[in-house]
Amino acid sequence: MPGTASSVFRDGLLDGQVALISGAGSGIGRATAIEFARLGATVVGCGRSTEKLDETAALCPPGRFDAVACDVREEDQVEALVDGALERHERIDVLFNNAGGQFMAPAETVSMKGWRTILRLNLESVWLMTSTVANRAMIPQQSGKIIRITGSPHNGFPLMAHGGVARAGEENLMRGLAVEWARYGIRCLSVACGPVLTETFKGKYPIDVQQAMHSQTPLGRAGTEEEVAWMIAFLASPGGDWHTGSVITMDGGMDCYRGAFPPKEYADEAARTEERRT
Ligand SMILES: CCC/C=C/C(=O)SCCNC(=O)CCNC(=O)[C@H](O)C(C)(C)COP(=O)([O-])OP(=O)([O-])OC[C@H]1O[C@@H](n2cnc3c(N)ncnc32)[C@H](O)[C@@H]1OP(=O)([O-])[O-]
Ligand SMILES: NC(=O)C1=CN([C@@H]2O[C@H](COP(=O)(O)OP(=O)(O)OC[C@H]3O[C@@H](n4cnc5c(N)ncnc54)[C@H](OP(=O)(O)O)[C@@H]3O)[C@@H](O)[C@H]2O)C=CC1
Repeated sequence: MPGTASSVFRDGLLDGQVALISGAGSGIGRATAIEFARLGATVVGCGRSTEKLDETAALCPPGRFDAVACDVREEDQVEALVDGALERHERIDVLFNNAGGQFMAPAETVSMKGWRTILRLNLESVWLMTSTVANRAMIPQQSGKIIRITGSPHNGFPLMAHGGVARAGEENLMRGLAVEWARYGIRCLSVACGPVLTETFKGKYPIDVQQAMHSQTPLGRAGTEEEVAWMIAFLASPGGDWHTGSVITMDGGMDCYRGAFPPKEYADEAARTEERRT
């Protein structure tokens, strides 16, 4: 992400906004923090490692990134994070629940501990962050946007069943809260991503699994961190004001694809049609 200005949006688009971004020390969270800071927002970025957060701060315009070490699974740490953000910045306009993840393993080998680890890191932490920010900041100020990153495709997550269950629950949570909290002016939605080429993604999954994912994507490639960051920035801007309850899927078309039909050679330049019978 070279340069100091957004390559998509106008300067000052998010002037005056305060955004809380979890997992801001790497990957999608870091790219989003940088984009928000460039657009004029003040970003409170959390994660467990202060070193990673400090690196993000160094990539943002000076004074725009407030790094706070916080484990999003721990109630006391999340409460301190939100209270501290309010003390220093007075409001929270956007919560981007980005922290999360899962491990890849055959379902029959996943223990109860492994299952609970993923549900806690994703679904439970999202509820903890969301309810704390809503009760302490967004409901009192009668406005706010809460965005959760989830996953695509939506037709089951083989080898990551626990992750798929968590993401389905998170999308449903955002839908329900979108209805309940509309009366407070709070928007809630999910951005469901297909493979995004972050360092973790590239290091975590075997190369043949990555290649299979890319080849099952109609656009033929994974997404980039910047593409996700632009979507989150758009949703935070006035352009996103009528979005609530939705699941915005960004995955190069993967969610629509059910395998090799028609066979590739039928869909290339020499496309064939059915012979007319009359
Ligand atoms: C298309 C979409 C694709 C999505 C891509 C992305 O999301 S990319 C971005 C992804 N980004 C990320 O994922 C970033 C965040 N990810 C993480 O922090 C870790 O990867 C985490 C999700 C495992 C949680 O870590 P943690 O420190 O909280 O947990 P821990 O290590 O202490 O394990 C606890 C228990 O879980 C179990 N268990 C764990 N691993 C395996 C396994 N391989 N096999 C089997 N089981 C496993 C095991 O029971 C273990 O207990 P044990 O047996 O040790 O007593
Ligand atoms: N890359 C991809 O293909 C896709 C990613 N996603 C989701 O997007 C999000 C970001 O992924 P990506 O950027 O690739 O991965 P990263 O591993 O780079 O990002 C995860 C971030 O979350 C932080 N984190 C993890 N656990 C905790 C915790 N308990 N408390 C606070 N922070 C935590 C990590 O920092 P630290 O370790 O310092 O705490 C890290 O910065 C994840 O939720 C992921 O599942 C969804 C679809 C596709």
